[in-house]
Formats: sequence, structure tokens, C-alpha cells
Amino acid sequence: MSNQPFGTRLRAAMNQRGPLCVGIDPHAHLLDSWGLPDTAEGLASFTYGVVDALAEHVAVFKPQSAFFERFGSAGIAVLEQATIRLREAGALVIIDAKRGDIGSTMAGYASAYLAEKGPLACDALTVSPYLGFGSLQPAIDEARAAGAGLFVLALTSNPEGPQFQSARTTAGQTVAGAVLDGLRELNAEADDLGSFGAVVGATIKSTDENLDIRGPLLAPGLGAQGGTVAGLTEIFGAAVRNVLPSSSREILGAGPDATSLRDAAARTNESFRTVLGY
Ligand SMILES: O=C(O)c1cc(=O)[nH]c(=O)n1[C@@H]1O[C@H](COP(=O)(O)O)[C@@H](O)[C@H]1O
Repeated sequence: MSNQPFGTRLRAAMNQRGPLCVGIDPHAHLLDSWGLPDTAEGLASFTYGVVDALAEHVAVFKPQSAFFERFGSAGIAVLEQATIRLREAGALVIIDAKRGDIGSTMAGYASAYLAEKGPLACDALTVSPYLGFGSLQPAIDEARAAGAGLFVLALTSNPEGPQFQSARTTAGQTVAGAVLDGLRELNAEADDLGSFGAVVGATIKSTDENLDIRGPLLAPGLGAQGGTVAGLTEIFGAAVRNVLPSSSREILGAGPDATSLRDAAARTNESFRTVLGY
């Protein structure tokens, strides 16, 4: 892995290839629409089809671990291979596994996904802070050592999110606010973009939380979940420049034809470029 911290590499990749993150979510219905069986072989054809079409054109990919885990070890092998191939093609990979556990167990996840020689070594991992922000410390330490990053769930795109995320902590702030404060602290030394990001859904309409964390703001929920490009400015305000917009089903549905996939990604990337200022 490069010596540059994740945030620096992310900004450079977005400047070079545009801000789009393509989510790789091989749902059963997508395998079907690509004419593939719902098996590990179908998963491999689908995933490598996306990799071959887009790896050299898109800055960031976010494979969704759930759809690989569905096929057990054969599925995880595809996730490993895809991650290696994408990174070899110069793209950054965020593995979306939303891991979170007590600190000592978190260290196990960190060595799998974040350590430079880990079997699933990627550029960043999505993590869940609901065992307390401090429980993420082993992942934070490993990410710093490896030049990797984390995306911590803050204001998620699903309608159930506010039940916990808008609740108040013992200190009186919202849970989401506490997560964003923790991230702001971790990124305090960053010049431009730090390596510790928040997940803020593109569907939340607006928020009173301070999204200026000097770190990337992963915004899933575009397209299939109803989030729009125009809505990003409303949600993120002055922090919009740090948004990493992510779209999965909307782009994957354009396959299996490689040119159609590339066209769909290029169109979406172009619409983000204008709004996000790239
Ligand atoms: O962490 C995520 O990426 C995530 C957070 C969130 O708040 N909402 C959300 O949809 N996601 C993930 O983003 C992807 C969205 O996929 P599409 O709705 O098909 O674009 C899925 O893999 C979700 O698990």
C-alpha cells in the first residue's frame, strides 16, 4: 500500500477519475437480469464483469460483503480477487462490511481488512460505532499504520436510522453528533481530507448536524433508494466538496454489456462532477 494516507489518495483519485463510487452489490435479481445463475460462479462472472468494465475508469469501488458472504468461502474468494484486481488497476476499494465489536475483537477485523498484508486488505472499511466510538480504536490504529481509512455510520440512508442516531447520549448530544465529533478529532491534523469518514445517506433530506469533519462523507442511497444529485447540496451544504457519492443498483443494472456499464458510470460521474466541483 502507498505511504500516503487514505484521505490524500482518495482526493487524488477523485480529482483524476471523478467523484463517483460504484457499489458492487451482486443481488440475486441482478445476477438474473445479467443472465447469470444465483451461484458462486454467477457471482464471479458478475463481479469480474464489473471489474473488467470499470476498474480503470472509476475512482472508488465499494463491494458489499453481504452479497459475497452469501456464497460462503467461494464468495469471499471472489471478494478477495476483485479487491486485488481493482487496486491493481489504480482504483480504491472500500469494503462495506459494517464491522463493529468490543475493542479486542475489533482488532481481529482490523487485521483482516486493514493491515497491509491482511487477506482482504482494502483502502477503507465501513464500521459501526454502536459499541461506543472508543471500541473502534484498534481499527483506527491499524488504519493509521497501513495508510487506510474508515467510514463510520453516522446518519444512515434507511428510514429506521434516526431511532438510534437521533437519540441523545449521556452527554446530551445526538449519537450521530457524537460520531461526527469523534471523526473531527481524528482528522484534526489533516491538510485537506482526513482518512476517517462518516456515512451520511443521500436520502436524509437535511440535517442540523455539523458535517464539517475534515474527512470524506460517504453518501449511499443515490438512485435506487431515492437520493438525487441535486439533493446533495441541500444535505451537505458547505461540506459538499468532501462527499463521496455511491451508487450500486442504478449503475449495475446497465450491465452486462461493458460499454453500457461504462456509459452509465460516466454519465453519473459527470453529473456529480458539476455539483461537487470536480
Ligand atoms: O455503508 C453503506 O454503504 C450504506 C450505508 C447507508 O446508510 N445506506 C446504504 O444503503 N449503504 C449501502 O450502500 C449500498 C446501497 O446500494 P444501492 O441502493 O443499490 O445504491 C448498499 O450496499 C448498502 O448496504
